[in-house]
Amino acid sequence: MTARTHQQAFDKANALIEALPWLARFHGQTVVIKYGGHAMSDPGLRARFAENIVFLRYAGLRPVVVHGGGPQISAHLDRLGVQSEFAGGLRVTTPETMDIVRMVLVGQVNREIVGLVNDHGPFAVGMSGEDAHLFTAERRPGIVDGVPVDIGLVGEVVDVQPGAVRSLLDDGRIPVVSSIARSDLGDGVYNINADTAAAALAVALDAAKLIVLTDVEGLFADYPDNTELINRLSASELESLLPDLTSGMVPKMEACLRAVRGGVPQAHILDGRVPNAMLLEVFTNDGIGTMVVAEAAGPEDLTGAVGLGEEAAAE
Ligand SMILES: Nc1ncnc2c1ncn2[C@@H]1O[C@H](COP(=O)(O)OP(=O)(O)O)[C@@H](O)[C@H]1O
Ligand SMILES: CC(=O)N[C@@H](CCC(=O)OP(=O)(O)O)C(=O)O
Repeated sequence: MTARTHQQAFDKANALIEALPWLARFHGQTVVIKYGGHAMSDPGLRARFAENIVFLRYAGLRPVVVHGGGPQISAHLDRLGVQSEFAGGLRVTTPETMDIVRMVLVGQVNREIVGLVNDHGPFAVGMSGEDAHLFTAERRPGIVDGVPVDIGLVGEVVDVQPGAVRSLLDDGRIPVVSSIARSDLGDGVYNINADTAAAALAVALDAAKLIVLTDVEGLFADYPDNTELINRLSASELESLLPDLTSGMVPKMEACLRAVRGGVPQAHILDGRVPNAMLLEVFTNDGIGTMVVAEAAGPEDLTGAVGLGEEAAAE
């Protein structure tokens, strides 16, 4: 072995040891991962995403994927000559648009993610949020300049029945969920923003983490003038920032707030363009991206916690 390869092997062993307390902490815990359409753009990164998910499963976590596909829906509408329109980060959804949303999310994006994960074994099972009454939603307006406007068949999740997802997890599977809900009136389906759907599911499953993968490093302060990353903020700090946020960050940060206020200990915004972003977040001491926690506290460090037992390490 040359001195260089010896050093590389040493670094790899150290990286594995650094993961040990985090493996102990998250073993058996459910983690909900929101996979955004913008994070799916590159085929190599999509394959890496699937590897990361399967790694989490082999490491003893219970990963659940909730996926978006906004750019993929817009591209399809574009090909049909339909212009996409958004209000406060939410797609204005006519009945015709709803058919396309459902077709692209359930029939195309979901299938592709399931296929990529299943290249590694019989793990992923795809489902739409309308299946087994997983998500029920009521119509919600869009907010433009503080004023509510009608945006069509867009829903807010009002009920989650996570039994089917739990059964899949108990069976060692990886559920992959599209953000569609049945209507509370029982007369059709609604388009749910995937960040919103992921947060609702994370709360219902008592998840240990919500991870939102997107195409920026995390939440920037004073975007777009300033792109300084906010590493960590409390739910109350986030609440006061929310009125100043714009476009896609609005549903994303609302989702983090909803998850943390609903009892999920940590919600993260990560850059899905970074290879192995999820592994870096879950298994390293420094983590990456923006983390939202219930209330501000010192940085979490479990170094030396192994040997105290899982409960003590999780304190
Ligand atoms: N404060 C902010 N910090 C970071 N990104 C922001 C901020 N405000 C708006 N954005 C925009 O939000 C985008 C992410 O939202 P979105 O396009 O809906 O992603 P996704 O498809 O992953 O859900 C970023 O690419 C960025 O352009
Ligand atoms: C109501 C609403 O806006 N629904 C989204 C659903 C997909 C989604 O959220 O995709 P991303 O996560 O890739 O943005 C839409 O129609 O685009």
